[in-house]
Amino acid sequence: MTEWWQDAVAQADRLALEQAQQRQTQLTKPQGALGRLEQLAIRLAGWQGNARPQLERVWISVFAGDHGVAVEGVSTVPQAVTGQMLRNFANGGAAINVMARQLGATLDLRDLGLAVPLDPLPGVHHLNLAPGSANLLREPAMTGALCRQALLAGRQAVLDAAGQGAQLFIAGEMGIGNTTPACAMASLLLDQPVALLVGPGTGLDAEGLRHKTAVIEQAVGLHGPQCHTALDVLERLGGLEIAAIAGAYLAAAQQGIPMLVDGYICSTAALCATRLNPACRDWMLFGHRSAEPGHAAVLAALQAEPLLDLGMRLGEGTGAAASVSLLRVACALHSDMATFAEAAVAAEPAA
Ligand SMILES: O=C(O)c1ccc[n+]([C@@H]2O[C@H](COP(=O)([O-])O)[C@@H](O)[C@H]2O)c1
Ligand SMILES: Cc1cc2nc[nH]c2cc1C
Repeated sequence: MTEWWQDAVAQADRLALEQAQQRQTQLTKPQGALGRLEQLAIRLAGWQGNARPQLERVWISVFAGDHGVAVEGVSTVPQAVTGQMLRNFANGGAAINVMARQLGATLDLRDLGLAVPLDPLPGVHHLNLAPGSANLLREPAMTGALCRQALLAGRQAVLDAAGQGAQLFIAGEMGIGNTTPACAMASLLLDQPVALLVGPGTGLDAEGLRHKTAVIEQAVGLHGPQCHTALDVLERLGGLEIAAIAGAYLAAAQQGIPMLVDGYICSTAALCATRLNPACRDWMLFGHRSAEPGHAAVLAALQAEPLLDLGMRLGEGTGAAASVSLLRVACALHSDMATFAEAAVAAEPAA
């Protein structure tokens, strides 16, 4: 059976890519002097089919979900904070709200399922697929059917973004405990020991980290033998918002919308998405390297060089949002700088 996420992804526009490459050679600077900003503009040109790309319409979907494994004491923060932060997002008070406002970005909020459902919040899509994922230390985090619903919920967010003409898709997440499933998934997908990929998340101390490591090792031992595909890993060791983000990344590539990936949890969803359909990698940029230590290994496996390394570890899409201004400056330089001919500057190096 073929699955929707195996359908072909969009193709970058070769002509626009070549024209943008050509234009870069004509701008009044030594070749390559703007470093990675040059390549970013060229890639955006190919993605947009426009040799002079611009980035006005940025779309941020924050996916929230609870995690049954939170009862094992793997986070510093009570599970109720997932819903409390969702309310904060709806009220405009969280870090991602501030960043979205500053960027002029659309902020879209999707509640995949909380342990205790909230009364409806204004502007939030309450999908309530389940009362959070199940405790992955005891049983699979999701059934196959629930995982597919969550993947589709992510796809729907991208279809909504596409309908609004989004030029860049950012996924953010909110889910107390979600560095635990992210670490478990990364361990199986990368075939690397939990101890190399685990981290303090919201801020565990050394003792807390030892306990979290033992929980994840036990969960990987329980489910690992049943995991034959990336979909198995997602179902058994993922979570609702992680599956939605993987689905969103797959759909964004199919829709031809470039995406800017956030931190540890989002990058693990991106890794899973690339295992489900490797071609989706062609539409990904990586906003930052999170302070969560395992992020580096996930990025390395994706051959991803993130744009920023600011020691951030918040989630919500904030690390990706922080790097949007770099994409915008790349576009502005590429489109607005004078060429050698326009400025009457000698292009060739002196003999
Ligand atoms: O994005 C990251 O790299 C990141 C790193 C550490 C923590 N977080 C956020 O913190 C929460 C998960 O941390 P924890 O300790 O509860 O597993 C979740 O809501 C994430 O958005 C996010
Ligand atoms: C306050 C708070 C905000 C967050 N945003 C993403 N994860 C979070 C975790 C906490 C604890």
